Amino acid sequence: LFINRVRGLPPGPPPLPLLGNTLALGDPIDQVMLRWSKQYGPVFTAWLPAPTVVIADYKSLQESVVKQGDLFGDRSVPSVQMKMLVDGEYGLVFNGNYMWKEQRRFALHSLKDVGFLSESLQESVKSYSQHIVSDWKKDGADGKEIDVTHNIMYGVANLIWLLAFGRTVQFGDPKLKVVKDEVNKLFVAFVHPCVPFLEYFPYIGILDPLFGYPIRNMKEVSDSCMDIVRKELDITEKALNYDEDPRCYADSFFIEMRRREEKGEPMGNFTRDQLAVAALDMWTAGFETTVTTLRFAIHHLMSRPEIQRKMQKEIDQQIGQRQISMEDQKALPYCMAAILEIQRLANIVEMNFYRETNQDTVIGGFRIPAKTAILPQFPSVHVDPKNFERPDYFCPERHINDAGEFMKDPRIMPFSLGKRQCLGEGLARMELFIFLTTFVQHCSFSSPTLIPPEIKLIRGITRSPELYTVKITARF
Ligand code: HEM
Repeated sequence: LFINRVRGLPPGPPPLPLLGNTLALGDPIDQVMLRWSKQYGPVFTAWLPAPTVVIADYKSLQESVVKQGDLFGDRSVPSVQMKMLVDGEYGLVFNGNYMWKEQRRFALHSLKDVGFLSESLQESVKSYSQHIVSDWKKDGADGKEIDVTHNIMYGVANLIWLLAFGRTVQFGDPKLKVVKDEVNKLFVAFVHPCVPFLEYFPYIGILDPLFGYPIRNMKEVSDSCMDIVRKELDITEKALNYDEDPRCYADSFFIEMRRREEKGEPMGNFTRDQLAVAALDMWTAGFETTVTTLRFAIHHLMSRPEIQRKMQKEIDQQIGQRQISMEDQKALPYCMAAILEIQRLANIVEMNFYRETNQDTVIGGFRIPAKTAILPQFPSVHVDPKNFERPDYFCPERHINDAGEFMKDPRIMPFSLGKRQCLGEGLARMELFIFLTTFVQHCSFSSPTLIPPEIKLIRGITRSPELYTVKITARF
């Protein structure tokens, strides 16, 4: 039956018994997948360890995941892991498919109701950007080398905290540092080589001690993150006035729970467990990704001062010293190009999340049955020399046309594509633009050593730069 199921799937690298191709998934995964796509075609089968159809070029991604969006909108949910970690398929990322639609719609609506992408959210982003640069001007005075992570972290964290829990946390509050460390550990724990096997061979748990307890570690870190989130939700609930407008996503969720209870409607997925995992998803998906992209950005700018100077020149000419806002995007084509290029180069999600077909279909001429795991591997498109000449070269100019205008490139899709495209894309774009332009408007970043240090990467669900320091010079 198994052989019948995989017969007809596209060809791919030969798998080892049980291990499939997982041993070949060394780093960087975006490059490994690109190599396979050159060898076996843009749509190929990789065993990770179960057979997964990988789509690794722009045209095939458009034809499948975008044009047949509904068919590719389901998530291949790691049910065993979800049961073990959070007692079921809850949340926004690994939510089972029927519930996901309702939950995603609810999340988008309720976030909009509480000001997602509104003028007031933009004001908060601006105010955190100012807070960060003024701290840096103090911390980095007298040429002191500093680690930029902490201040960026407080700014980004507060924006999500505000949307999810309806309040902010003081810059420097140790609680956020604890949360960040736990989320980092969770991201790294998830990509331990043993973890994918748990889904197909749940008894691998017995061998946990042999591998240094990766599964126990993952459970402990997940429990600790869930504890933090549940405590925050308790605080939000205590302060909630059901007669007033919701202040945040959690408020909207509690109000909807009460409404259903009072009307005697089925609660469906409107439970505390769902709320806790959804808040954790929002937190993990929205925090680590944005902080990591900004940290990559500063490293790239420190390594290429001429690009930084061009951004500064453009800002000086078009904006001066006033606060930058989203409306300034058109006036800053070079900055827009630099940000797009940073996202392409950073490629922080080097292996995308799995989807699953919900009907039989055809991709790239291959018949793909319903319930096949699909990997829309957009990160490999970003590093393909067929799309970008010298793909590892940081070159904002490739996104500027002869008239000096910024050109969007649809092949750069750091927020993924199709129905499962990132839910927080609007906020992330706002943060990246306002934070980064404000950073270079106020500060110059330079390397503490003559030759800027190479980026060393920590690999997890996202890849992030190891700790590095930078010298900051205030521009005014
Ligand atoms: C630079 C920042 C960010 C990047 C690069 C990023 C990237 C991604 C990617 C690649 C996915 C997977 C899509 C797929 O399955 O194909 C995703 C999903 C998601 N992201 Fe983001 N993201 C960022 C920021 C955010 C923010 C700020 C939030 C929340 C406020 C957020 C919330 C989510 C959620 C909830 C999902 C799951 C969507 C679903 O399955 O329906 N992300 N993101």
